[in-house]
Amino acid sequence: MKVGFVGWRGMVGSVLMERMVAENDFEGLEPVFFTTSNVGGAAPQVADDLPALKDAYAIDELKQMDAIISCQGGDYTKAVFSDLRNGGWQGYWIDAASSLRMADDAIIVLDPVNLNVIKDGLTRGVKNYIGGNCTVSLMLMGLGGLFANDLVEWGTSMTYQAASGAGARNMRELIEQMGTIRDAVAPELADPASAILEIDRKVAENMRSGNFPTENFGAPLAGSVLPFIDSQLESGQSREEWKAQAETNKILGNTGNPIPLDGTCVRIGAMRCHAQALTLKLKKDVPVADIEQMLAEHNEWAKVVPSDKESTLRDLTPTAVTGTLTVPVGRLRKLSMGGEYLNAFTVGDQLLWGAAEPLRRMLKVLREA
Ligand SMILES: NC(=O)C1=CN([C@@H]2O[C@H](COP(=O)(O)OP(=O)(O)OC[C@H]3O[C@@H](n4cnc5c(N)ncnc54)[C@H](OP(=O)(O)O)[C@@H]3O)[C@@H](O)[C@H]2O)C=CC1
Ligand SMILES: N[C@@H](CC(=O)OP(=O)(O)O)C(=O)O
Repeated sequence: MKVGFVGWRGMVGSVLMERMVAENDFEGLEPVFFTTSNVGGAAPQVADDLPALKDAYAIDELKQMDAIISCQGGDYTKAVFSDLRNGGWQGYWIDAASSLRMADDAIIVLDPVNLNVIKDGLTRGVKNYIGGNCTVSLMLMGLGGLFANDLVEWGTSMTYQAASGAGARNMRELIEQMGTIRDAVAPELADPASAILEIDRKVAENMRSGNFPTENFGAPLAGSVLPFIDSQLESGQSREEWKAQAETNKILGNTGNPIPLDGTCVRIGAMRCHAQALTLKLKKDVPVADIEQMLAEHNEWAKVVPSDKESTLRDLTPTAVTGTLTVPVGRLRKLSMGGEYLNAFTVGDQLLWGAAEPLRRMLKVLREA
């Protein structure tokens, strides 16, 4: 299978490369690497005798591929996809960008959750397989067992989304902001006798000052939170909040009878792990022990964390999860509203299951089909 890779150098693309090498996915593959900035340059050393980088905008070159995986971004997808299809290309398009997600002839891929939907698509001749929004994918990886058992009547989430979701430059800016805060009160911190309210005042003054680094986020994130992610919609939701119901139900094949899902998406000062607190209204009062079993059995990456403080602070945090495929779920308890109201908290690596891993696995599903 001749597979074209575009966007392999970016943050999501780099994670995809790491994972494909780790899983030996390049064996038996004929990879061709494309670039938007370095035509003729050297391809990444993931296999032997690779051709030089090809022009990512050369439709005739792209048309030679049996499949193309793009982590280049929505602007690139919009620039080449239509020309590629209109030029008669019948290959498989696998994409991290949101551009094609809700298209009728596209399937959002998360195979541990919707392999049935994916295989049905392959049978029907669907050629477009798109990675989902990271927060949606991570929620379904953690809580998929409840949806698989048709237990969710509706749900609301409060998300705690890492800087990586906004891109590499934003991750750098977060660290810059942290450093700027620290530097602004270094003398006071060095003096144990200094007044904490003076430190607090200076920190706030620094964060509000015109020279605090906010070029990418547009506002201070370190020491704060940003309760708005992506664009504003007529409904009053952010686009990120709209994705929860739209994409979850498309992934599950529920678009005809959607499960209501809504909430508030918040950017926080974590690097690359998204967390989210959920309130789920269940269709019946299921014992927590049974819920824990359903979640643990649904997929090998969901890990139930006991609800005690020690386990939670050790295993249910971005620091514990970052760089791993584990999707812990914890704080599982019934709320005071009643036995059908479930509290849950889950964390996942936004660049792995939130972006690159579903794409990598979709290529594997394709090769095995
Ligand atoms: N960020 C995230 O967590 C998630 C992102 N996505 C989607 O995935 C797509 C890619 O996102 P992301 O990986 O963040 O994009 P990046 O900006 O990290 O990379 C995209 C492209 O930018 C070019 N580029 C320019 N300068 C650099 C540089 N210094 N280092 C690396 N690449 C550079 C590269 O193209 P070239 O090699 O051709 O020059 C690269 O492929 C987007 O559509 C995004 O919406 C989806 C889910 C999560
Ligand atoms: N929007 C997510 C990242 C992501 O998944 O983006 P998209 O849905 O456009 O692929 C964030 O900012 O954390």
